[in-house]
Amino acid sequence: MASKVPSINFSEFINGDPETRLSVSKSIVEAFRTYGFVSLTNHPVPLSEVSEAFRWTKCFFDLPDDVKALVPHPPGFLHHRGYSHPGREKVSNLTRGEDAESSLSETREVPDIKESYEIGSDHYPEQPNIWIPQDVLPGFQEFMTKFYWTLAGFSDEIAKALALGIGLDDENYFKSFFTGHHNQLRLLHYPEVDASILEEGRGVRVSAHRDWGAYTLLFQDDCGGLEIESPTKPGEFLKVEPDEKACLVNIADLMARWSNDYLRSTSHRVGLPPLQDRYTSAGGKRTTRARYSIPYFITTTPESVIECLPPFTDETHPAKYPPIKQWEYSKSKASMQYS
Ligand SMILES: O=C(O)CCC(=O)C(=O)O
Ligand SMILES: [Fe+2]
Repeated sequence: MASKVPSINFSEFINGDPETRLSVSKSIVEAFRTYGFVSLTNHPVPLSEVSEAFRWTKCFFDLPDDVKALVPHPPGFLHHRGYSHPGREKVSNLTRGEDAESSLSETREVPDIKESYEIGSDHYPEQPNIWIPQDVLPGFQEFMTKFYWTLAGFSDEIAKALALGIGLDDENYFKSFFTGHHNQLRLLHYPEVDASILEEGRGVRVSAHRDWGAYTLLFQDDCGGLEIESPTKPGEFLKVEPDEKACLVNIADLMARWSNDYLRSTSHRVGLPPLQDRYTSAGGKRTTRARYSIPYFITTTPESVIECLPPFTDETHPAKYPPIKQWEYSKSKASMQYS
């Protein structure tokens, strides 16, 4: 079933008068309350820069395996940077403990058929970047650094819309929590794969999970395959049509905790592309199209305490979650994904 994630013209927020900004902010928050996702059009990231990011992403993943192996994601989960080959990350483990039906051994057996490259701020010494050498891909590091900060600027605007939309007087309420240095830019490539592997559930592109930062920006190519959990029928997933001119934004766990679950951290996954686009059939072999996407995870400073925000709690609405430091929450989640 296809979903219509609400689409909102973000330029009306950027350029609008105070009344318009408030009304756009409220619509965004309403989408986050209902779907956990919103599609923002006319956002401030130049579309040429998004296309260039996809071009570089493809160049990176086109490198031979032994070259990508020069920048491996370190073992363990504490240092989340660099290249992960297909099967390295186990997103399916994130649902362990939430889904009594599926045992850990079962979930571990279904590999994510994707490769990824993680980039952060160059000013976050605890998580140094693992850059591909400049002579291997001249211009890559420079472009990705610029893109990282373009997205940080966009995400600051979204934080203002969130503050206004949830009824805080100060649109800069979140400013001190988000310095930009703790975000993460992820390049993703889902290679062509024998169609029967996905059809028969022997592998997935990304299994169902919730993001564990505050909120996420997601740029996707035109392949399709993203699915989000239905707001009305838990366990049922709705396909999201890709729109290369828009940026999808979704609420992640920390923002859900902050808002006492008023804003939804919605489970999502990546499955088969739509039927008409599903197969390339070189030599009679049925393979799915390759897919590229670029999520950007926005997270607070590690020491930020995430504690139920004033608009969401009073005597009759107790806070559901105890206060937690960002790094404590992230560590518990990362340990599942990269165990
Ligand atoms: O590739 C996508 O569209 C989604 C990726 C995703 O959900 C993630 O990396 O957390
Ligand atoms: Fe995700």
